[in-house]
This record gives sequence, C-alpha cells and structure tokens, in this order.
Amino acid sequence: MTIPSQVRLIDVGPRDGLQNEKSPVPAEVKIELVHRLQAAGLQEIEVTSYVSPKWVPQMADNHAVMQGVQRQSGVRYSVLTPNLKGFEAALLDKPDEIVVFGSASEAFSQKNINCSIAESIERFAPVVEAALAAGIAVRGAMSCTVGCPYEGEIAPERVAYLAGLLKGIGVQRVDVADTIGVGTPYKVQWAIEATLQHYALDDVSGHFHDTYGQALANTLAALELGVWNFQTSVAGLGGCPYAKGATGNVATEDVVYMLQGMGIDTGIDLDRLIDAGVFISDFLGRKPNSRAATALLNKRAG
Ligand SMILES: CC(C)(COP(=O)([O-])OP(=O)([O-])OC[C@H]1O[C@@H](n2cnc3c(N)ncnc32)[C@H](O)[C@@H]1OP(=O)([O-])[O-])[C@@H](O)C(=O)NCCC(=O)NCCSC(=O)C[C@@](C)(O)CC(=O)[O-]
Repeated sequence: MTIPSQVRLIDVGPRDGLQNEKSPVPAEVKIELVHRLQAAGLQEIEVTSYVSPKWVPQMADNHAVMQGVQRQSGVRYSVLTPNLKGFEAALLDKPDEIVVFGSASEAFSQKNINCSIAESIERFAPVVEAALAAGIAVRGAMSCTVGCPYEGEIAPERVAYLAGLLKGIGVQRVDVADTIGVGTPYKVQWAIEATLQHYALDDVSGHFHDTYGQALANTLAALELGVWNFQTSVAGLGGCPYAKGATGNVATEDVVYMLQGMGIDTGIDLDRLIDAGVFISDFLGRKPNSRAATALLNKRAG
C-alpha cells in the first residue's frame, strides 16, 4: 500500500474539543471558531452534539451554534446524535452528516451513553434509517478501539464485531477512535485492519487522542495502511467527559505540518489554522496544545 497523496481532515475541535471544558464557552465563540476553521480550508467540521444537557452541559447550545454558522459551500458540517430525540433536534438545523457513537468496550458504552453495545445498535438503527431517508450522511464513531479506561486493552475482534454491527444498520463510514490515547502504531493498525473486514478503506478514518504522545505516530501508521481521513482537533483541544485522564485529539496543526512535510495535500492553510487555534486558546486562557503551532508562533515572534 502506498501512502495517500491527499488527506481529508475533519476538525472536531468545536465538538470533541470543547465538550469537556468546565466553564461555558459562549455560542458566539464556537461559531467564530467554526468560521475560522472553514476559512483555513477545513472541508469537514464536527460542530456540536445533540446529547443530554445534563450529561454534557457544554453542548446545550447546539441549536444556537448550528443556526449561527454561516455555511461555506463545499464544507461538510457534522453533529453527534445518540438517539432519535437527538436526531429530531438536529434535523431542525440541517446538518450534512450525523454521527452515531458506539464503543468497542461494554463498560465505556454504559458510562458514555448509558446502554450496552447491543442496546446502542438498537437505538442507532432508527436514527440511521431516518437520516438516510432525509438525505443526511451517516458516520459511526467507534470509541475505545485500542484501550478502555474501565476494561483495559481491547482486542481487534471486538472492533470487527462493532464495525459489523454498524455496517449492518447502514452506517456509511466509521471512525477508529483511540479515545484515551493509549494506542501505539501496531495496535492501531490491528484495529484498522479489523474495521476493514467490514468497511472499504475510503470509509474508514482515524481518530487519535494524544495522551501518551503517540497520536502522530499512530496517524503515520494509519497512513501506511492507506487511510486518508482523520479527525483532529485545532490547538489539540479536548477530551471525553467519560474517559477520565484522556487528553485532546492530536492537534490539527501538528498533523498538517507533518503531512505538508511529506508532500501530502490537505488543502489547509497552516498559518490561518494556527490563528484559529490561537483564537480559541486565548479565549480559554491557555496556549495552543500543538508543538508545530508553538514552534511557528515562536518563529513569527522572531
Ligand atoms: C445518550 C444519552 C442521552 C442517554 O441518556 P439516558 O439517561 O439513558 O436517556 P433517557 O432516554 O433515559 O433520557 C433521560 C433524560 O435525557 C433526555 N435526553 C435523552 N436523549 C437526549 C438527547 N439526545 N438530547 C437531549 N436530551 C436527551 C431525556 O429527555 C430525559 O430528560 P429528563 O426527562 O430527565 O429531563 C446520555 O447518555 C447522553 O447524553 N450521553 C452523553 C454522551 C456524550 O456526549 N459523550 C461524549 C461524546 S462521545 C466521545 O466524545 C467519543 C468520540 C465520539 O469523540 C470518539 C472517541 O474519541 O472515542
């Protein structure tokens, strides 16, 4: 397999990145972040989620955010919907794609969405059917494909099992997520290979958190298998409220820097992306969690 010459990045910063922030981030700030990401050339942005505001208060402004975004043609705006209630709410805001989110780990499924893996598939099935009937694309996030904060290591067979269930209900493409960032390159490759038993390469994306500093290596390992879609988070924002200790996704800036250096096209303007990262980091009162952004900002400052 040759390394892909083009890569599509889905920035999940506004959703995965901000969902775990303790202090409220106003809708206007989230909207401005989405605007800056699309101006930097991101063609896919995960904007928000339609989940219980008691479980994830930070995403309670989903309608305001989706309504406030001035959409750019050619950009795909996706949102998370765990059940029909969430899907019906999302439908009002016309997302291009909805994301159902399951887990390869039973314990994480219970903690995150309050049901077993089998029950989650029963909940997702009518959501997928309704979305496809409405002409909305459907992605499936597969959490804990390498390790789980409650169960430890996850075998590739369990990833294949979940991928098969999602395929069976009509989910069009899937994310192989290392939710807590414990994965290393071979383990990530095994999880991807397990997914490829059910999904074509074009329909598989990598979603790597950087808790142990492995996310760029894992991205390269996925590229070596031909994967060319990745979820990343501007300024390395993020973490899941139900995965204690897990840090944000790999920073979009770091992935773009690596890919540019490898001659791989992303269509993203790194300078504008760094500015988007500085914008949200300034609001949060911290520095961007991206080595490439830090280095390039230092260089700019002379
Ligand atoms: C899934 C539920 C809702 C089930 O939660 P539940 O308590 O089992 O649901 P329920 O059907 O029994 O309803 C309980 C209450 O929630 C309300 N409710 C029910 N559904 C909705 C909805 N869609 N939107 C708004 N409200 C909702 C419902 O109306 C009711 O309200 P009450 O009568 O108590 O006032 C809950 O567990 C939940 O919201 N969990 C949050 C999950 C979440 O957002 N996790 C973080 C995202 S996943 C992630 O980050 C991983 C990922 C994707 O990035 C990939 C990776 O790295 O692994």
